[in-house]
Amino acid sequence: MSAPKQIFVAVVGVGGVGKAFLNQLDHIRQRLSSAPVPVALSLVLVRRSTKQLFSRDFAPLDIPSALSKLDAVSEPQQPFPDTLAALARAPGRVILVDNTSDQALAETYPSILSAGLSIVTPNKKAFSHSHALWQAIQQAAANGTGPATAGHVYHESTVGAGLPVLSTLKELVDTGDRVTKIEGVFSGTMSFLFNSFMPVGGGGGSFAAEVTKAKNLGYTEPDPRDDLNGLDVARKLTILARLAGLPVESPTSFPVQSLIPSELESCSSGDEFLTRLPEFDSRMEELKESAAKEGKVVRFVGSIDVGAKAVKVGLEKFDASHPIAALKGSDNIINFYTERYGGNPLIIQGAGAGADVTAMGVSGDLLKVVRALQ
Ligand SMILES: NC(=O)C1=CN([C@@H]2O[C@H](COP(=O)(O)OP(=O)(O)OC[C@H]3O[C@@H](n4cnc5c(N)ncnc54)[C@H](OP(=O)(O)O)[C@@H]3O)[C@@H](O)[C@H]2O)C=CC1
Ligand SMILES: N[C@@H](CC=O)C(=O)O
Ligand code: NA
Repeated sequence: MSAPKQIFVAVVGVGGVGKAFLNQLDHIRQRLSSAPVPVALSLVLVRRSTKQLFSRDFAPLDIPSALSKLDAVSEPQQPFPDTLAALARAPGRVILVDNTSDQALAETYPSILSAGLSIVTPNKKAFSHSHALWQAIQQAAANGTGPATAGHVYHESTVGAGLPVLSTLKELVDTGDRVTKIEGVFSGTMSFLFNSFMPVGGGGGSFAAEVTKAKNLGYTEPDPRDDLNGLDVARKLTILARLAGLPVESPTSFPVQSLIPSELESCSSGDEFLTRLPEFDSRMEELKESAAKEGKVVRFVGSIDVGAKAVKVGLEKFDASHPIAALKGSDNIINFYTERYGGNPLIIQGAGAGADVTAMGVSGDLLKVVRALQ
């Protein structure tokens, strides 16, 4: 019997999603080691913003104890390009798992893929940046139009966390369906905020308190202003629009409604913003009361009209009986209108944020790359 194929895993970002991913990786590693065609999956890097634990000889790191060993690292942070260069010399294929929201790292994806490393990530920054970067990633990746020696790239959790949103859209398009419209609730944070601040039937907590709760539940972006300014949803719609065939230039090239009070736009940190947000609760209460007078609730939604080439993000009012008004917790709902599905959209609904469900999308992508490399 030949030795199992060696695949090395390098994890950057060990916050909420990164930690949950490491737990799932341990499970995947065990299953793959005893699969009919076994694969030896070895964790060789865990890296956070200030330090890294790197197995330079590519001996596998013990996954359950990797984070405590990372905590104990005392040597100064290594520049990431040096670590990447060492990873490119691994004695087997490498999968880089980017669990950060780092823009600079995202912009290096084309060169990482060209060096033969695969990427799986919930980080939206690369795929929603300029259309030129989007094209460069597609051109570099082996599962785009790049050479077979290049890395593969998957990013399911960039939209709807672990919900199978991107894989569904890709299958619709790849099988010849024509997507005409995509609409729904695309933010776990915004869903949670409005479902709990403005529930159907009245009541609800203060808006600012719900924002802090969403952060503590791990739903928000590392800086919650990225959710409240609408840009997180705009990034997701940019990714979906591009996959549906619209060459959207950037998340700021269409109308996006921000919920950041203008007085707080100059806050120097997310913490300062959260401390001052309660000063503006009365404005959100006014919004709630005016919708209630019409028997409606307000929700934060987005839509892509492919034919009209129109993308928009913002608040809309809904009747209590509307499926969007009835969402619970951090649920997303994504409606795909296509020629094949006619007037009744294909609907995907479920938790759209949270560490475990997001990590599941990343882990599923890792398995796709493993299959491609086998
Ligand atoms: N949370 C969710 O529900 C969802 C999250 N996502 C995406 O997942 C990603 C991670 O989110 P989440 O885990 O919640 O965020 P966290 O803030 O909890 O974790 C981010 C991690 O990235 C690390 N990091 C940041 N910059 C760098 C860098 N330059 N080099 C190395 N490490 C870095 C941080 O390091 P340190 O520990 O030192 O601070 C931290 O470990 C984001 O892109 C987010 O948009 C997508 C879908 C849902
Ligand atoms: N902050 C995002 C996390 C997932 O992308 C959200 O709330 O949806
Ligand atoms: Na998804």
